[in-house]
Amino acid sequence: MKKHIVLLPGDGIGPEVTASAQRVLEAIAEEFDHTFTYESKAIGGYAIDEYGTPLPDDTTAACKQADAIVLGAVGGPKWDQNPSHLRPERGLLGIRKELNLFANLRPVQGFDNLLHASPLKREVVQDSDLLIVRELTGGLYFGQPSERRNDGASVVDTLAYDRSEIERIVRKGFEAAQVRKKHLTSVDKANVLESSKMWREVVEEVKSDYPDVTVDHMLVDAAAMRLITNPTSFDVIVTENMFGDILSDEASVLTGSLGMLPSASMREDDFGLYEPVHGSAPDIAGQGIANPLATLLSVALLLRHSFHLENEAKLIESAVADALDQGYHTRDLHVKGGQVINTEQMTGIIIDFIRANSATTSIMNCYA
Ligand SMILES: NC(=O)c1ccc[n+]([C@@H]2O[C@H](COP(=O)([O-])OP(=O)(O)OC[C@H]3O[C@@H](n4cnc5c(N)ncnc54)[C@H](O)[C@@H]3O)[C@@H](O)[C@H]2O)c1
Ligand SMILES: CC(C)[C@H](C(=O)O)[C@@H](O)C(=O)O
Ligand SMILES: [Mg+2]
Repeated sequence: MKKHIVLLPGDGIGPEVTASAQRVLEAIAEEFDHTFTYESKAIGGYAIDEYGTPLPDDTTAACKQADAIVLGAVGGPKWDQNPSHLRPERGLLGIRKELNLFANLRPVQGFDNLLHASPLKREVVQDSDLLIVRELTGGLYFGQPSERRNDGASVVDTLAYDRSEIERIVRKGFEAAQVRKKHLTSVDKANVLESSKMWREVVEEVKSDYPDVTVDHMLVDAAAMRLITNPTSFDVIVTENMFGDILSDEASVLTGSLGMLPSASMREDDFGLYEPVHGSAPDIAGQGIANPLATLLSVALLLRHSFHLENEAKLIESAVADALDQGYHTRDLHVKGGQVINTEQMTGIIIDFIRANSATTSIMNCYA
């Protein structure tokens, strides 16, 4: 298979985890005889410094031509005081909107060897396996007006949705539930927000198209509590842009680290931008110690959802499980015993497991 991948390393640990993603993609291509080509483009703070804008036209154009995109992270203290249009985060919001990537899938799955890495009790965290389907191109992040007023004496942000924007993400939630445990929790703030009332109405309207899925509605504050007290009561959560942002960072606690959560930002076809849930981690950037697993698990999502390479995706996921089972972990994971390794070493170990497991699979296929 021949595919072209655009890499958007960005800022902070972004370039470190994107380099890890490319090494793993190269290993996969070699093992399976695929031809993946790569092109690295500027986004975020790096793009502001080099080109005076967080999203150069050339980056958008390259992304439109790509078969898939891998993004590291954007942002950092260097640009924190910049005016809104020169914030690194604008680049990320811009590319999501330009490419119409309205469905952000954030799977949250615990790994056996990380049960003790979570500050939560083992019996709470055990068997956590949920998916947050976050609306990504609307809501509070994009509504207009969004501005300072009256010489800075007041300010406004706007939470706006068209019914059709709600319907398409809610349907994604139902579809995801259909191929999982067939339960959908729609999370909103319908006791206060008009947008959430419409959100609930839409869920109620479309649910008859998915008779095999059970649905409930939950207010976001209660959902935040339930997520860390009874996570196994969730299967798929579908929610508004900002609620999904906050709930997904919270849900990372179930896995032991924010460095473990992958994500896929999709539109209606199979095209996607794949990015870890975490940010640019300025506190550890440049030290080579970032956990690359969120990004590598995002690469697995890329292979599965955009390239339909299920075996290759599974190989990465089992390599991650194997590495953790053998006690290898980066510094962010508070695991007793085992061995603390850096980003490059973790990448190497994942590649070793991919190669070893792929050889075993080929031998088994020979005898099948
Ligand atoms: N998708 C993105 O590009 C994205 C996402 C979130 C935040 N940000 C931006 O990143 C910057 C920093 O934000 P923040 O500090 O609030 O959040 P962050 O996610 O960057 O970091 C939060 C904490 O988690 C740790 N962490 C995150 N990823 C890690 C990894 N892979 N390995 C080890 N530890 C990891 C960090 O060291 C830090 O202590 C801000 O500018 C923010 O806007 C970008
Ligand atoms: C950097 C920021 C704009 C972004 C978001 O809120 O979408 C990030 O927190 C994320 O979760 O991808
Ligand atoms: Mg976030």
